[in-house]
Amino acid sequence: MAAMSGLTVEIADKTFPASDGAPERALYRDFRLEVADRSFVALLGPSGLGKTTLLNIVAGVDKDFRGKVAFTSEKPRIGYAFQSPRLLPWRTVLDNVLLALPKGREHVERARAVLGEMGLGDAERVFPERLSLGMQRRVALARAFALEPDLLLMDEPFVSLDEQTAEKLRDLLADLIQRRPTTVLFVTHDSREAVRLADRVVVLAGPPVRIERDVRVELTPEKRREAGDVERVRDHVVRVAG
Ligand SMILES: Nc1ncnc2c1ncn2[C@@H]1O[C@H](COP(=O)(O)OP(=O)(O)OP(=O)(O)O)[C@@H](O)[C@H]1O
Repeated sequence: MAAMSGLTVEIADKTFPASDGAPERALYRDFRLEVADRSFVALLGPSGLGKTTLLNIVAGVDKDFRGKVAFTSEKPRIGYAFQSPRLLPWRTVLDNVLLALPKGREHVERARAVLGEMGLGDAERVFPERLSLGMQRRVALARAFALEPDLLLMDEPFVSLDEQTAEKLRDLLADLIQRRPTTVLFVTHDSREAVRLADRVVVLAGPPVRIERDVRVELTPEKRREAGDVERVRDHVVRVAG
């Protein structure tokens, strides 16, 4: 059976000290979030609130806080798709995906297969600078997915793309997750995107960050493609958020 990958994050205190003339920032105080195994949770909140910081804490990248992160499985594999694609310019597309994986023939095959699913089969040997931002984001998504993560952290992965490309990538993500269920923690500013993808939208406010509302999205994959249905739930998320 696949590893369980739910989690609970408790942050008693996360404060960035004053530096370079910027004042101290107390981002989190007595914050708690539980994420069920194989749920898709969107974190919605204004810019600068501390959403990236939360993902960094969950990923173990930021250990400078008081509190704890507990996973329901031992050592879950965590995939992290950052806000910018963060590809190494001197490595090909395939090598950028392989960076996340252990060495071995089967991993090369897996990386190729995921690139194929992303429509990037022909771009394997290309260097990132030759790719559009949309394609670079697909490579970053492929890198996170090739790892077959138990938990996928995504930080506004579709921001600053044109709407058509963003919509294609949302479809692709929904598709991949349907085929290989994964727990997802997805940061966004975009309430429509949150409803379109997530089965739970957690609306954050603050500082310090608190959960303003916690909204379940019970839409079928088909209804998520219908603007009217998405808009109805979104009205609720935005109303309760406002
Ligand atoms: N290393 C750091 N040192 C000091 N302050 C920081 C550091 N990292 C982030 N901050 C500050 O903490 C606050 C929260 O940052 P964070 O990136 O987590 O917010 P966010 O909600 O993800 O915002 P955005 O949506 O704009 O990315 C911001 O005011 C930011 O300037």
